[in-house]
Amino acid sequence: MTELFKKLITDFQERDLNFIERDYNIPINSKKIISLIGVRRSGKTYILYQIISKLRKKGLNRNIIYISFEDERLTGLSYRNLNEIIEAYFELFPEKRDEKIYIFFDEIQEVKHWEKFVRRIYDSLNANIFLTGSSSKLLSKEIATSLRGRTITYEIFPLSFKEYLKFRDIQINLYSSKSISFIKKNLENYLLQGGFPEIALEENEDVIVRTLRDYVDLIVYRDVIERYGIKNLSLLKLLIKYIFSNPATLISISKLYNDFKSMGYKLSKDTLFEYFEYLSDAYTLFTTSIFRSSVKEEQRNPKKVFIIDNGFNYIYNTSFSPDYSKLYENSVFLHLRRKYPEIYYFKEKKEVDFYIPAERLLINVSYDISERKTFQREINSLIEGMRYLNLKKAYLVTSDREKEIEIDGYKIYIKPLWKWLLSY
Ligand SMILES: Nc1ncnc2c1ncn2[C@@H]1O[C@H](COP(=O)(O)OP(=O)(O)OP(=O)(O)O)[C@@H](O)[C@H]1O
Repeated sequence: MTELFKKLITDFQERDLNFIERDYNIPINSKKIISLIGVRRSGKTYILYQIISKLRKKGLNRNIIYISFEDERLTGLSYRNLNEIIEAYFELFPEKRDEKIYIFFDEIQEVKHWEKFVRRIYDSLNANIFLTGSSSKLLSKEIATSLRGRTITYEIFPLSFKEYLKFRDIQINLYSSKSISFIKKNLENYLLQGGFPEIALEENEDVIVRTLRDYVDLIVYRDVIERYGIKNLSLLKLLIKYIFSNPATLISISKLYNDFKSMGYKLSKDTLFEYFEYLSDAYTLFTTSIFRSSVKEEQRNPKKVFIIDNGFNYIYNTSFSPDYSKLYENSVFLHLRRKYPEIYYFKEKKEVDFYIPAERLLINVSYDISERKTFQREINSLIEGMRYLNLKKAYLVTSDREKEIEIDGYKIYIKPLWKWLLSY
C-alpha cells in the first residue's frame, strides 16, 4: 500500500489544477480540522483545489498530501491502512518532518472509522487537515463524537447566482443595460437548470439533462441505497419523484403515506419517514418549520420542503410549463440557506414564506404580482407578520418590480429576484 500512496501523493503534487474561483473563504491555516460537506457534484473537490493552489503559490506544494478515497485503487481500504499514507509521505520527504504539512482527504466517509485515524494525526502531527464528504450525518456524527471541538464545518452548495454568472463569463454591471439583460437571460437558465457547476459550464440541453439524471442516480445509489441498505426501491423512487417535482411545498408525511397507499404501494409511515431522512442526510432536500415558540407546535405543523437544486425539478417536471413561483421560492430559500442554518415559514392567519430569527428577516416571494389581488395578499401577509413579530421592515421578492412602500409605518422593499440574489 505504501508504494501506491507514494505514487498518489507524487502524481497529485505534479498535477495542474484548473478551476474557477468560488465565493467560499476557507481558512488555510486554521488550527481546526476543516470539513466540507454537501451534495454530490457541488464542487467540494474543486474547493479543495482552490485551497491547495493558494498553498502552492506560497511554495508549499511539497507539503501537501491529497488523497481521494473514491479512487478505485483504494476500495476496501481500512482505517488501519491510513497510517501508511503518512509513512509514505515521510519516506518521500524525510526533510519535511519538522515542517507543517497539509493533508486533504477527499470523500473520507468511504473509509470506516476514519475519525480515529484523523484524530490521531490531528493530535500527533504538525498538520492542517481538510476533509470532504457528502453525508451530513456520517460526517457530523463522527465529528460530534471523536472530533468534538476540533473541527469547523462548511456546507458546500451548488453555485450561487453570482458564482453562476462568473462561471458563464457574464460581467455584472448594474449600470449597463446590456449587462442587466444578460443577467436576466441567465437567471432564466439558472432557475430552470439549477446551479451545479458542471451544468453552468454546459450549453448542450441534452447533456444537461443526462448529467442531472446521472447526479440523481449517483446520489440515490451511492448515498442512499448503498449506505442504508434500502429494500423498497420503488417507494424511494416515488418519494424522490414527488419531492423533486414539487419544490417549496408543504408536505405532511401522514398525507403522503395515505396518498402512496391509495396508489397501491406497500409501506409503513416509519419507512417513509426514514427515507425522507436519508434524502435529507444526502443533502438533497431541506425543510422549514412553522415559526413557533414551542418545538412541539413546530412539529405538529407540516413542513415545507425545498430541494438542493432547481435542476432536479427540471428533470422531474412533467408539465408543459415550469412552475416559476415554486422555482423562485426554491432559489430564494437556497440563497438564504447558504447564509443561515435556521429558516422558518411564518403563519398566523396568512402565510409568509421565510422568517430568519437570527436577522429578524421576513420575506415573501411572489413571481407575478401584476394582479392587484395577488399583490395585496402578499403585502397583507407581510404586514400581519411584521405586526406579530414586532418588525418595521420586510421584503417582497418578485420578477421585475422594484419599489419601496410604507403602510402604517411598516416598510416593504420590493425587489426583482435577479437583483436580490446579487445584492443580498
Ligand atoms: N470551481 C470549479 N471550477 C470549474 N469547474 C468546477 C468547479 N467546481 C466544480 N466544477 C465541475 O463540477 C464537477 C464536480 O465538482 P467536484 O468533483 O468538485 O464535486 P464534489 O462535490 O467533490 O463531488 P462528489 O461529492 O461527487 O465527489 C467537476 O468535475 C467540475 O467539472
